[in-house]
Amino acid sequence: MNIPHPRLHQPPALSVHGLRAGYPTDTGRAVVPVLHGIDLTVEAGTVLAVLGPSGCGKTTLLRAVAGLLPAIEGSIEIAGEVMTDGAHSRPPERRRIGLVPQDAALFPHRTVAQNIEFGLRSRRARPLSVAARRERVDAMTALVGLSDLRHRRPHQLSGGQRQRVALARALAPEPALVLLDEPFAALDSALRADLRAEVLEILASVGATALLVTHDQDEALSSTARVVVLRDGVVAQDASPTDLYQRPADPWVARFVGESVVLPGVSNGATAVCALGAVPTSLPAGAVTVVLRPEQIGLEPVAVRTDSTDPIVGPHGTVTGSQYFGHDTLYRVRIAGSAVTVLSRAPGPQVHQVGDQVAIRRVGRAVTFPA
Ligand SMILES: Nc1ncnc2c1ncn2[C@@H]1O[C@H](COP(=O)(O)OP(=O)(O)OP(=O)(O)O)[C@@H](O)[C@H]1O
Repeated sequence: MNIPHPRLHQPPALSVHGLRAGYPTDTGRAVVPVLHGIDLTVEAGTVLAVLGPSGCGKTTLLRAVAGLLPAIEGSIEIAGEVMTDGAHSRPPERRRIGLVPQDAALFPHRTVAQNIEFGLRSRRARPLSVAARRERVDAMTALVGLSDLRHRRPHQLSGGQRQRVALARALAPEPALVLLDEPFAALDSALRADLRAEVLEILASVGATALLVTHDQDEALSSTARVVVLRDGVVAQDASPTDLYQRPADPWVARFVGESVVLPGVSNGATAVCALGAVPTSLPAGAVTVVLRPEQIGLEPVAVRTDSTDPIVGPHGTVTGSQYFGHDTLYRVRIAGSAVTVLSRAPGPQVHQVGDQVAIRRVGRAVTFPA
């Protein structure tokens, strides 16, 4: 007998369809759309990253989901209940949403415990007794590892600790959805990576559902099982981190998500010829764009013999720059006989010097797009 998994019968924690939203003009007579028909879903108990460059509409999306900005068109459902459907809009306090903003936004005159408790006071559905509230605050301070600091005020905390209080405050009323708006952006990079891992573990440990907004590609790729890439208020791609990186929807996504080598090419219907030679393609004959990742470009030293006039066989070039990152080295190589420069990433320390002649070896499949 098949026993159905309970999650299979659960509606998505968030489902957004055809969402258009924007801001009034200065005269207030019209609304300038920023989101142009967004579709996305977040399954219960998962975290979805929304990744996009500055100004693409990430915060606008969060504000619309939270009910802080009216929709021009489209629908928003949270846990199967309609929040916005064009005709109606449920107010923010009745959406069961927890918000973790970039700057924590804690009350400066309240302690850690009082800040967390504040989230519980505003809950409408099931008012809690004083004892139950205290118990919940204790559980939340323990969850984020701040039990010892519960009597401190925000100015007595580090940036990372303040963000953990904000997370505890958001989780305290058991929201249907947590919205994280660039929650690690103000922290330095080492702390950011640690806190990110910790926050994701906390969210998973309580089975929370979350939308994580970020403009940081590494953060999006490393944090969640699914990423929605926004570009100019439109979903450019909705995919797993692996698909996003290995099978970007278009050259723009390829350039935006990780470093890329983007070359013009010409397809004959089976192979596309570019500055790095011929790559397989299924695109019809004509102009194409060939995309590779720097780690797909291998370099080998070429011994240049001054007494030889034999041409070097295969793609080759000259190293024009290198950056050492500890775990790997990124080279810039100008391809011989062209003005094209490609990036090559190799593990370990620098082995090629600026000015070296190198043979270029392609590893793995290139992705091709119509030009
Ligand atoms: N209150 C506002 N009134 C008018 N336009 C606004 C308002 N807030 C944002 N915008 C505009 O909406 C667009 C999207 O802004 P939004 O803040 O959603 O982008 P974002 O992707 O979150 O950017 P960032 O990563 O820089 O925070 C931008 O062009 C911005 O100028």
